[in-house]
Amino acid sequence: MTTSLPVTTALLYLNGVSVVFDGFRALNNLSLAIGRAEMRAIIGPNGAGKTTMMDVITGKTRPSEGDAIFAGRHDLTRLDEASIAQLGIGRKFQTPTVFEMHTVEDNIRLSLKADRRTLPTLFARKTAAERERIDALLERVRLKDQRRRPASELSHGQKQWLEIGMLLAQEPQLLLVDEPAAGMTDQETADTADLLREIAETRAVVVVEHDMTFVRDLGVKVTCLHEGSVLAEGPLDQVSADERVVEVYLGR
Ligand SMILES: Nc1ncnc2c1ncn2[C@@H]1O[C@H](COP(=O)(O)OP(=O)(O)OP(=O)(O)O)[C@@H](O)[C@H]1O
Repeated sequence: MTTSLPVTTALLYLNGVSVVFDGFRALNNLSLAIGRAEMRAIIGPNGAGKTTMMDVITGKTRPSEGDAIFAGRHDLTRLDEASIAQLGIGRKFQTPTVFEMHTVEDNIRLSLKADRRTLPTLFARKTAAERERIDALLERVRLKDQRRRPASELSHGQKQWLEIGMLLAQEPQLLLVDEPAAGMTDQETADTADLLREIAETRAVVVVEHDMTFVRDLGVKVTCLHEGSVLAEGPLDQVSADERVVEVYLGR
């Protein structure tokens, strides 16, 4: 935390962020603001800087210039990955990473944020509360009927939802999701859009996605990146009608 951070009411504010790899600008003066219960879809051609942007937000990559301000007071560019996760930023990579040999329910249980305020003497009550939270999370990610199955038996789409449930168990304020619809059936894709919309009622979600049908299902503001900067931003219809977006991305 410094005294010189720009003032912002956004949950996440990237301000003039640049990332340079061997002289190549993967991000070039990128600025972007995400609200507290906003879902944003990030689109753009290969190499536009989408992954690098996520890497900056999660502390995996340090920008050479710019600020990444979380909740108005934390400069993410000064924190390591563990501290950023602790602040409440969760990231879901494209490939699901669940504990295959454990049951669905145990995967969620293992991910629950420990409530340090609970005294050990309240153990029984804590267990009941824990059970309720697991039930709610399983319900949310549409896996209640699968709870006793080993995760290895789930479909690809169900594994993605399980991992989303595991991230939600950590109660993130901001969830970053990388191409969740890749490899999903049409039904799973539509269900995933519903799921993310529900999640974004209470927290911010940033989704990187190439599948335009899925982006349309999300029905949220879209940011198109190109050469490390924002090329266009707004409703999908407006962004997809933008000649520059058609030229570099949609028309290909
Ligand atoms: N560690 C690195 N070293 C050098 N160049 C890198 C590194 N990471 C990314 N780049 C380059 O930075 C640019 C942006 O890459 P990035 O992965 O952020 O794009 P992207 O929009 O996520 O693309 P895709 O849609 O293909 O995932 C690319 O040209 C990439 O080759």
